[in-house]
Amino acid sequence: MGGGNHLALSSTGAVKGDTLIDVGSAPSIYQLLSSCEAFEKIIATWFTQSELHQLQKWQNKEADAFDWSSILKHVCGLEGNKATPQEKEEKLRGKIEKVLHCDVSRSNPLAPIDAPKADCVTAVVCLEAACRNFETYGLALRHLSHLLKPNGHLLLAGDLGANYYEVGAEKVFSLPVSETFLREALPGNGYRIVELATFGKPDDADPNASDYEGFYFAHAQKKV
Ligand SMILES: C[S@@+](CC[C@H](N)C(=O)[O-])C[C@H]1O[C@@H](n2cnc3c(N)ncnc32)[C@H](O)[C@@H]1O
Repeated sequence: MGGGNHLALSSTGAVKGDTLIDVGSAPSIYQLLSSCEAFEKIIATWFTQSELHQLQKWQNKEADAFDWSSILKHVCGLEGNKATPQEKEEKLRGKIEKVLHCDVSRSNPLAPIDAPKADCVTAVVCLEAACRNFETYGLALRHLSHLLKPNGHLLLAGDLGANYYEVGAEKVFSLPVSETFLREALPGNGYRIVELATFGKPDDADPNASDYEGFYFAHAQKKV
């Protein structure tokens, strides 16, 4: 997906603080590469054991861990090559304080852990995969606000209009959210929208990988 735009949200310096919780992280780390410049501590999360296992392989530098080097190089370039890809990767490893189980369908998604309230919660292509209908997407937004301080930042990124995406030979469910839905769901579930940007599908997108229509990037703040 259009990670560069999401990265721009957290690399402008407008969103920063002590703790960031990334919901639905595993097995990926790309969505944390710019966040690790703006936050002291990151709590990454997992939903399935197999995704956790992949993330742990990367944390432990195992020989068969996924190789993120091309993404690291790309993000370092977007950030003006202030760090080498190797330095960036080590910095992120050092900033991940904990990796916790997270289920957005629970009122406290990190239960039984009651984590200190975070300055920022990110969820990248997560809520569309986790929520089977628009009502549960709204509820998940409410549940995420449990993790945030008042005025805390919520950064969301995901696909617009996608009913599925392909993982290997499998078609995986996606909730087809629209900009109109997001403009109602965020204020309706405890947030003030700071910015909501949408982008159309690139001309060179693989037509078989998903029926998505574009991307969205949302920055909202928890209402006091
Ligand atoms: C498309 S993947 C995105 C993973 C990662 N954020 C990324 O951008 O590569 C969707 C993620 O949502 C997680 N997920 C599914 N149901 C969930 C739930 N109820 N609560 C939290 N995460 C869930 C999946 O396990 C998976 O990690």
